[in-house]
Amino acid sequence: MDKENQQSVPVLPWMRHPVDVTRCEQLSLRRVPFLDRRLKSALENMEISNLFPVQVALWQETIGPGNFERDLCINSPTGSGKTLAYALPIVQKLLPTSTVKCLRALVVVPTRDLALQVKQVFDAIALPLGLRVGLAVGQSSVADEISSLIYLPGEEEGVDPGFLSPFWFQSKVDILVATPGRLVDHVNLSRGFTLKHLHYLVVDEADRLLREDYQSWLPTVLKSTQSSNNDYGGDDVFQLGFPYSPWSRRTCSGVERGSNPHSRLAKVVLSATLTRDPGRLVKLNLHHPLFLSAGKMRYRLPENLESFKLICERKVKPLYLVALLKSLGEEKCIVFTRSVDSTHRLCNLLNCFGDLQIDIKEYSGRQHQRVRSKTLNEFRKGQFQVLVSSDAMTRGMDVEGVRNVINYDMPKYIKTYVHRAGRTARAGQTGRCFTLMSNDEVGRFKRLMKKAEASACLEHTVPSHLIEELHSTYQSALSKLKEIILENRRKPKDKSCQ
Ligand SMILES: Nc1ncnc2c1ncn2[C@@H]1O[C@H](COP(=O)(O)OP(=O)(O)OP(=O)(O)O)[C@@H](O)[C@H]1O
Repeated sequence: MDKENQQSVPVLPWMRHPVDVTRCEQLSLRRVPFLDRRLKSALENMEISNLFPVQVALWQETIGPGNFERDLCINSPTGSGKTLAYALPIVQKLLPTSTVKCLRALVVVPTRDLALQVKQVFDAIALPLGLRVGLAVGQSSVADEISSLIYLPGEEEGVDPGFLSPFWFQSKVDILVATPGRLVDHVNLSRGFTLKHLHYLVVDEADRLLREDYQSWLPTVLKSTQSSNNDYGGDDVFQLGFPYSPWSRRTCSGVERGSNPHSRLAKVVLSATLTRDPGRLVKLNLHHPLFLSAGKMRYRLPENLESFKLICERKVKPLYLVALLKSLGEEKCIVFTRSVDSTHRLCNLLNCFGDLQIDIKEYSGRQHQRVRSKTLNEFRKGQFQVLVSSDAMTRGMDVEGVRNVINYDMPKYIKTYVHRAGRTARAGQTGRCFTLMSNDEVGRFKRLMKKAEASACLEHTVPSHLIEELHSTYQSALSKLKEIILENRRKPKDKSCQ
């Protein structure tokens, strides 16, 4: 249980008076001071003409007068543009040093699909400027992945890198987007993988990444960014008889091997529901942190989000969901349930509704990663309309055209509501979030919504005749589902975990 939801946690002094991001206006690109012209044209190619408030605020603290002198903690609503907010200044800062490939910026996110999404944003603004972006998410083996991140000298000649001091390994990327588990694998196992040139560390979806269930990725990363020079295997280099001091940063051709370890690792920590828990934040070892927040309350819903409650009895909830889906027409929709198993059951049930005529797919941790990524790509392309999902999988997910979110199961915490509803009404677009609940849940929902800075929650009603008309279809859907379950029990266990 997230203890912040249980009790009021004392707030750290530097969090008591945040910079209010909502006081920043959108800014036209041509008025952004010091914006590199190549970066400006990369943004224009992405059809971006203004920076959003959180992007303007971060630009001021990193490229403008702030000049990354303080570590930054940002609490800004879902869909407010946090990814570009950190990607832009980091790319701009790396430009002058892009001649020598060294891993200088690391972005850590909780899920593989989110990492793929963040890498695409970096690719769009960094590749045209000659910077290289890598991915470490476990899509392939550690060995295969490392070869995409590090140039192993002599790899073409078949020289066994095991004989070489890590001193000779050259990074292929300037920026790395990683999930915590695979990142720790590389730090611990991959020869030549080093974080000692790191200048920037971004922790995106920080409240999730700072929870216990991500083990020790953070101390491992912080320790390896501060490791001493002799990690270059100074002795090895002498043993190899090369006339290079282990503290030299120049290769025989005189090319500098990345600047000396940055005097300070600049950190950017972000979330739409940033934790205030001192016990978690202290692990980041922040330097003179500055807190930027949108508005006064911790939880702020997107301005153009409309929230609705739909009250119905539990036993006929599937019928209300079907009636609601039918009323939403062709619009893309994400339906959230409380667990992986209920996601699977609900998706199967909906696909047994004969006359629903809506393509529906499941997206949850129960599926293999490649199935999830394929499903997400199909959803992005509009190849089907409704995604039934569990909570963990959609943090930060940015899918264009999602106009509706439906909470089939009411979220337990406001934080969960914020991240679910935040899949719609992004980047200033409109969106709607419907929450199905029984009469005895209305009070709890009201208390939950009071914790967020948001517009009122309206009641959505479904005409009773529509529900009556669905009863027979519902019964046949249930019998069809029972047949499928019995059929699956008779089949040998499918390892692909579809
Ligand atoms: N300056 C901009 N102008 C227009 N669109 C933008 C701009 N910045 C970001 N966007 C778009 O806004 C959408 C949301 O951006 P992003 O995913 O970074 O939001 P976020 O704040 O990280 O959301 P979440 O908290 O859910 O992760 C994306 O589709 C992105 O392309």
